[in-house]
Parts: sequence; structure tokens; C-alpha cells
Amino acid sequence: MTFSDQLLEDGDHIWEAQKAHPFVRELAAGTLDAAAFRHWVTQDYRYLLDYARLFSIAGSKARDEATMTHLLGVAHEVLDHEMDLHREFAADYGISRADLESVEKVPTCVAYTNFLVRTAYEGTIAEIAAALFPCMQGYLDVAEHMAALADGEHRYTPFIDMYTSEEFREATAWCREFVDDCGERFPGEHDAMREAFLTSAKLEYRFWEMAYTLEEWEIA
Ligand SMILES: Cc1ncc(CN)c(N)n1
Repeated sequence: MTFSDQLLEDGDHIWEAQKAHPFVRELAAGTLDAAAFRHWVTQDYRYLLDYARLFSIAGSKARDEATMTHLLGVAHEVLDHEMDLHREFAADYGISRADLESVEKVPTCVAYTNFLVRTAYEGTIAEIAAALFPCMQGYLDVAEHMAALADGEHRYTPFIDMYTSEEFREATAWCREFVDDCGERFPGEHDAMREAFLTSAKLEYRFWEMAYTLEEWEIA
């Protein structure tokens, strides 16, 4: 069993909870309330900026040229391609780019992005790899689950298409190899990697919950 297999086994209950979440099931069916999707898009836009930051910092910590090139390439892909999809979704909802950039993060988005950015600055390359893994593998697995549940095309089909695309699969496969490589090279870091992986996975679950419940600050 590879180290990534072990992590996925440890996080299996979190994966199952994500697949069963009403945001996921209703998005798959095309019945998700527009307000919940809008909340996801605006918060995810803020999330993605820090996610790209994480890849950039990871790139600067990489020991070899190939890993550095790949991680910095992913950062660029997120800023360019993935955030473009969000800009398109937002435009459909009458949200401008300036609006997207000025949205205030709600508590779950603050918690998740702070965790990722802190791991990027303070963690080792192995912890960073483990923290990234649920963001990639989780979205691929959840989107594949959505594709299996979906019955025909609807307004959220581009979301499912994006996260089941060949490019996203390849990026996820690379991330998984990166986790396995770090697991092999740094056996002393397995506990720290597992903790980073599980924290990210739990925050992935919270992110769906945040969007579905339209989470806001209680006090402005
Ligand atoms: C919260 C979250 N996690 C992961 C992904 C996939 N990059 C995303 N867009 N948003």
C-alpha cells in the first residue's frame, strides 16, 4: 500500500461525508440553490488565490528543478485557468471581477486559507504536499461522484466537467505521486503529513457546509 493509499484510507469517512453532503448531491442534480452556488464561487475565488500562493511557496521550497517547475506551473494554471472558470460563473450571476476580489472571507474560508498559507510558510515540503492532496484528490473524487449522480446536463455541468477533466486528473495524479515521493523520502514526517492531510480534508468538508448554509460572520 502506498503512503497516499494509507492517507486516503485514514480519511475515508471524510470523503464519504463530502459525497453525502447536500451541496454535493444537489449540485449533481442541478437543483442547488443559486445563493449557495454564488456563495461558493465568491468564497472559492478568495480561497484559490491563497491556494495558488501555496503552490508558489511550495515551488520555492522544492529541491529539484522539475518539481519547482511543476509547482510554479500549477500556481499559474490556478490563477489563469481555474479562476477563469470562477470569473465566468460569477459573470453569470452578475458579479464583476472587482466584486470577486473584494469579497470578505467568511470564517471557514479564513480558517482554511490561513491553515494552507501557514503550512506553506512554516511546514516542510512533505507537509505541504499532504495539505494539498485533499484539495486535488477530494475535488476529483467528489466531482466523479457528482458525474455519476447527474442525470443529463444542467447549469452546474461546467463545474463537474472542470473537475473531471483530463487536465485536472493529470494534475491530481502528479500530486499523488508527489505525496508518495515525500512519504518515501521523509519517513520521519509521516505523522505530520497525516495531520496536515486530515486537517485539509476536514476543512474541505466544512467548505461545502459553509456554502450550503450561507455562512457569514455573526458580527459585522
Ligand atoms: C475549497 C476548494 N478545494 C479544492 C479546490 C480545487 N482546486 C477548490 N476549487 N476549492
